Amino acid sequence: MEACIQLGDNLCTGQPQLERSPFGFLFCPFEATATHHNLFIKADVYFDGQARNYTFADDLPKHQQEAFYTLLAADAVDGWHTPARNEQQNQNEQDFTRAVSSAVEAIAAGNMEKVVLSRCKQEPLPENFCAVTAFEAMAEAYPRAFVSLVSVPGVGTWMGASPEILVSINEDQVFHTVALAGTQTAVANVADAIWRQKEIEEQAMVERYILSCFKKLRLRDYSEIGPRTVVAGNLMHLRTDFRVDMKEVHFPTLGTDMLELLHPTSAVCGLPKEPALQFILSHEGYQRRYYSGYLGPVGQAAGAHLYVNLRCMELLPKEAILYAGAGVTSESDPQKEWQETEHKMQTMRQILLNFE
Ligand SMILES: C=C(O[C@H]1C=CC=C(C(=O)O)[C@@H]1O)C(=O)O
Repeated sequence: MEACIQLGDNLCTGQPQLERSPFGFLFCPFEATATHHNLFIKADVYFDGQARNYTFADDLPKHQQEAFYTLLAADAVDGWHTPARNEQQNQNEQDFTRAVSSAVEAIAAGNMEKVVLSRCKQEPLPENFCAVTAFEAMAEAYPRAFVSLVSVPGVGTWMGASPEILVSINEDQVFHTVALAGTQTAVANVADAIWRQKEIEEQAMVERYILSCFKKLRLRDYSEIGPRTVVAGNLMHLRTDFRVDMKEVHFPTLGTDMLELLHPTSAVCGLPKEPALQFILSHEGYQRRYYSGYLGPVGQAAGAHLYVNLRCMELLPKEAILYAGAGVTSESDPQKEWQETEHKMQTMRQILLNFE
């Protein structure tokens, strides 16, 4: 477990520049707007859970270091941050399946190839719910996921277990992204997984999108492995891994450039991006906020590791808002897509159930 704590209060940032970033944690929405900003939590204090020690940023004034220790000693935690206003509306089954049917029609009419439609659902927060215990339970239950808990004043508190890397650059300057799509409930043996043409095609669209981004950057030297079946909690997906040795191709800004081109990927938005985005904004009937945005640590010697904010929930004082979406193509059955969002919400629901 690792934690980044910013002691000052200015978190808004523009389009991330990964190469020049100080050490901290990015938390960015699906669509940056006047109300939902890209946020950067600067690591004024970094907590390494394994070594159990705190490190202060070099530029942190001495009096703030002392103030932090005083706060720690006083155990003066005010609770988790909640959004200024909660206006989220649950989508019922009929609204969602209707939106999926309209999407299938729009695809048949040739307006787009794929769109990812999502919804949210508010559920009561168990009375004895504890975010830190939930975080530990998620880390244990989803060892392959990027498990996160983010709390920002005026924005709220989000937690999740994401299966999807958006952009990762490791300490050896190797860039990594994935094309993740296609969903079915997990079987005991991954090798036995059988995929329908619909899922194969849906994932291939995400692959093609990543390849088109490489092409835009005139990048030809990459490795591509997959698609392979991967397990994410109670579900399985198809995933293709793309890697680029940034030193070999002399492309130090590849991470930043790909981040700008990729987000939102066709795994959370659609293809082509612009009509899919417009369809989402006019048909989903709620604000995605930070769901299907991205998050992760940047500016470390270990690189930058950004994940898509999926299988997540937002915490309110008495409720949790669960978020999930499903990729709609010409072959989609609205009822099955609804079921798929139910299954995806189960990842977080399971964590809430631990407290009942
Ligand atoms: C949009 C979500 O998942 C994406 C990632 C994997 C598989 C997906 C799918 O099969 O539709 C989605 O594209 C979500 O979890 O809310």
